[in-house]
Amino acid sequence: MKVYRKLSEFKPQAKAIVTVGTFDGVHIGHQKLLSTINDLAKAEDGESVLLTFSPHPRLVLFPEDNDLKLLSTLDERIERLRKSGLDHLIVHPFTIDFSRITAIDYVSEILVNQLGVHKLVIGYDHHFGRNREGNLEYLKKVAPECGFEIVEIPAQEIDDVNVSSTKIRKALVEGKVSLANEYLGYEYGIDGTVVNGNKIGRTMGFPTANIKPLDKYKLVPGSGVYAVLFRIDDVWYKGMANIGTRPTVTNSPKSVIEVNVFNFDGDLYGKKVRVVFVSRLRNEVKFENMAELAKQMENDADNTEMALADRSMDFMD
Ligand SMILES: Cc1cc2nc3c(=O)[nH]c(=O)nc-3n(C[C@H](O)[C@H](O)[C@H](O)COP(=O)(O)O)c2cc1C
Ligand SMILES: Nc1ncnc2c1ncn2[C@@H]1O[C@H](COP(=O)(O)OP(=O)(O)O)[C@@H](O)[C@H]1O
Repeated sequence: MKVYRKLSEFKPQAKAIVTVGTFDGVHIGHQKLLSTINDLAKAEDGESVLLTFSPHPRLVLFPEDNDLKLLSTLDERIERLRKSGLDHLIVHPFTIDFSRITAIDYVSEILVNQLGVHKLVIGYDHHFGRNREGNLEYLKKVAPECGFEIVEIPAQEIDDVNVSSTKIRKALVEGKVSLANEYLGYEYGIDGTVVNGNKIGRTMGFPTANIKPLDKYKLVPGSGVYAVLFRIDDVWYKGMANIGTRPTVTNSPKSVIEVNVFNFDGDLYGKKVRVVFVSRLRNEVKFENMAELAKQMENDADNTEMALADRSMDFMD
């Protein structure tokens, strides 16, 4: 897959089978669309092209909306798209000026001149251009005179998959990581750095690496205890994580991500790691004392072993 950081870097060679979108998470709905353009490209001896944007349009259009958290960083999005077999990925900078392009300019300048579109594959709910004025009906009207064809993904097909980035964000916020993983078609993970905690963990027999996500826009699942996989220096381990405020030990409202890594002993401070959330075990609870918490963490360890018993980590990247 060739990656271009702006539209002008892309020079169409073969018939371009194009789709456009933000593709946050590259979930199973996105994956289906990607296989459609890849199949069409093969059948027509053309090349599949995805035009996507960074930063996420909502972060540019509604900067005061600090709540928006994303399923994928740009690097994660690129890696997921690479795995889909796409030929060309254009990550165009999304700016206010870009958002003001009129529908007609979008079609003639971007789709026709810059992308050399042969077929445009989109769903019924696709909007583009200033104030989202361009839509499927408009494209269908202008495509013949502009020399390209629209391939519409039928509403039924979209509804059958019934997945959206919004739906996955909601599942993760509610702690439903198994459901989110089903919708994503892979297991949700976060890259982060190991930072200092309160140094209580080791005294309980459960040292916990405190993880600070590398990307401030990355969505952190809702509070709770999770069975996880954990990557340190390219080696994968099993482990158990807590996300939350740790009400047993502090009154601070600050939520943290902590992982007790199984069969590992060593210094992790400052390391870049990845936590992958496989399933949720329970809610975070305020215990009477540390001994009660430690007892529960013994159970959590057993439950995690069970949850991950059949897990091979061979396929992990
Ligand atoms: C698997 C797991 C489950 C946890 N469950 C809870 C919990 O239910 N309630 C709570 O207050 N803290 C919970 N914690 C957080 C511990 O209180 C925390 O790891 C401990 O205080 C050590 O913190 P430190 O690493 O900052 O020293 C959990 C931690 C882990 C790893
Ligand atoms: N199996 C393990 N799982 C997690 N952290 C471990 C493990 N073994 C050693 N460590 C180290 O111990 C640190 C966590 O110890 P802890 O007492 O909980 O301190 P902190 O409050 O700084 O997280 C980790 O950041 C890591 O450097």
